[in-house]
Amino acid sequence: MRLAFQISIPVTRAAPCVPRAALDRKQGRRPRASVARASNLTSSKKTPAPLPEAVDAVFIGSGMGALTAAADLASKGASVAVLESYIIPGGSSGWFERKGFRFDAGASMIFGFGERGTTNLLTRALATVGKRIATVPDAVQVRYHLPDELDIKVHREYDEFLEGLIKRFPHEEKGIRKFYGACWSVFNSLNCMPLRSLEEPNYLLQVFAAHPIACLNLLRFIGRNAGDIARDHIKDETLLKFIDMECYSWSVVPADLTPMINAGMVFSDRHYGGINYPVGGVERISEEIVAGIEECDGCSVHFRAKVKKILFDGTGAACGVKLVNGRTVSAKAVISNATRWDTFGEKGLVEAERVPPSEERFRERYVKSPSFCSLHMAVREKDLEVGMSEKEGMDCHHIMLDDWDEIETARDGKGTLFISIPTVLDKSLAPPGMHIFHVFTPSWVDEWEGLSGEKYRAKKAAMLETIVARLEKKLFPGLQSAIEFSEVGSARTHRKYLGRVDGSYGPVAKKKLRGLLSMPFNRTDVDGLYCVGDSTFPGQGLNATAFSGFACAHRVAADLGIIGSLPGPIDRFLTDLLSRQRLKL
Ligand SMILES: NC(=O)c1ccc[n+]([C@@H]2O[C@H](COP(=O)([O-])OP(=O)(O)OC[C@H]3O[C@@H](n4cnc5c(N)ncnc54)[C@H](O)[C@@H]3O)[C@@H](O)[C@H]2O)c1
Ligand SMILES: CC(C)=CCC/C(C)=C/C=C/C(C)=C/C=C/C(C)=C/C=C/C=C(C)/C=C/C=C(C)/C=C/C=C(\C)CCC=C(C)C
Repeated sequence: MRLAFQISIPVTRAAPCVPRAALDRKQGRRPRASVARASNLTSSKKTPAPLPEAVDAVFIGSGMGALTAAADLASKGASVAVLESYIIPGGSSGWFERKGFRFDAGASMIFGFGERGTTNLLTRALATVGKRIATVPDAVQVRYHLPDELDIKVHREYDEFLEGLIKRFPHEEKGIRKFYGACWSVFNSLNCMPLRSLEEPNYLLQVFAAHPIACLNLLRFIGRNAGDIARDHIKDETLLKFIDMECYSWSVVPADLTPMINAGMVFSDRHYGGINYPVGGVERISEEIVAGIEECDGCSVHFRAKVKKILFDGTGAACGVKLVNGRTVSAKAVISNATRWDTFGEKGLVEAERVPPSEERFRERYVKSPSFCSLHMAVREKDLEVGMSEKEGMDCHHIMLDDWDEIETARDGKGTLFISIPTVLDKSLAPPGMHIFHVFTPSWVDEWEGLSGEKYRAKKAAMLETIVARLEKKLFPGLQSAIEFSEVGSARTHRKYLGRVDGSYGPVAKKKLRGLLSMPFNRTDVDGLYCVGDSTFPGQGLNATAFSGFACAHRVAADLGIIGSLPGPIDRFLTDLLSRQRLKL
């Protein structure tokens, strides 16, 4: 079938794909080995598939958004080609290895791996292509070390978490229960319905008919932010600052700017599906999805395949892509997993004269969040003066802040520190007796621009010194002398290796918006061109981008006639009506 795609244009669709591994299992054969584990950073595929000339859907990038959408489309029988500029898949959920230590490049606190309900979007993304990976449950999502001696553990058990918080703020017991109760109300409404494209009217009608109360409840919250709901119930200013930090720790904006739908997902799923670390590292998720996609006929994933521009036909519709090496792939749907700025911005994938006015509205509402400065450290356990096992009370994830005023603004390693020590949960990531520390703090690309090589290295060394001193003083006595080796990644490093504009973590609201209402869905105003990933509804996060992937695949499948939808003109009328209403918001 793969051969057929090289010679037959226009593309004919394959029968709905049963991934070969699943078929092998069904027929009692041993499944083919999935993507070989890369022991160093070489492309994870042994014999790269030839670049197809034409497919149903071509993806620019292989972040979690693109991989989920590609897997879902592949499982529906579409032919897909995923083009990734880097040498491994996963984007922000990628990794690198040094001297036998395996470091997460970005994502490390993983939501969406539950077994129940419909919000377990990473479990589902893998399952679309017949895959599943082992995970280790984390007993504590995060331990906060905050000003005002606020030391709070977010236990996997909801009641245990509430008990700790109420003990610290007994006068706010009612408010605490109401705020987190509202989060559960959002989550329960989402978790009972199939999660698909909100810009596909047929699905919307069906979901409203099947779950009217849940949909009305979501409509109640979709235009609101977590800070508004918190202030409805809570008066204590320190507790409100804690809730700001609860939001900031994943949305990088305070509660006032954090959509309530997203807060509902995060603050409930951590106690429902829980936080679970993939055995062998976060990259296992993308490795397995890639393996699953490639087991589907007519589907392939390509590395070192940087897209230079999007191609258009005579009607102005997107019809393919051109790579930096000059090769082209034509497609009925072009799907960009690059950020909105990398897709539509200056020097973006779409030439300036084709950028639709709606993109201007996006830029009026959203700005690039800062990037991070990341410290990756290999640490000797014996030299630390603190127990490092779960039994000794060590947690995998910590957040540390010394001064409330520095939550968002502090530079040079003085602000919020995010700490992830995955070897607390999975010892296979480092040699015996050793730990991996990934510590990161918000950082802006402008701080790192225009420096000579020497000054750049000196700035990295200064960051390391400041952050290690803070950690040693407050959390990990002995850390300085326990470091075997370290590597610092700046905002420039993130820009280079993650292919993200300014190394940004993602779009954040420029000013207070009405919740998620103005976040764009997957269609763009250019025919045939879609976006997926954190520049689309509902924003940042691996499981959030997995949602955008499922939604995108659903809309594309309806547009390509792979799944049923309302008759064309009605579908178009209703979708346009919805997007026009949203644009006014
Ligand atoms: N849970 C956590 O701890 C955590 C931490 C960090 C990031 N994240 C989140 O992970 C999410 C990432 O998902 P995403 O789907 O939006 O994308 P992504 O940024 O992870 O992936 C995009 C991919 O597209 C590739 N790419 C960009 N331009 C290209 C081009 N021109 N040609 C070919 N390839 C190109 C990049 O190399 C990258 O691999 C973000 O929301 C981020 O906030 C989570
Ligand atoms: C039509 C209309 C508009 C409407 C109607 C109604 C309805 C039906 C609605 C519906 C809706 C929906 C479906 C929605 C959905 C949503 C979702 C899914 C969401 C999700 C979300 C998620 C999220 C946000 C997540 C996130 C996460 C993150 C970001 C994470 C991060 C983390 C980090 C950074 C960590 C760090 C720390 C340390 C290391 C310590």
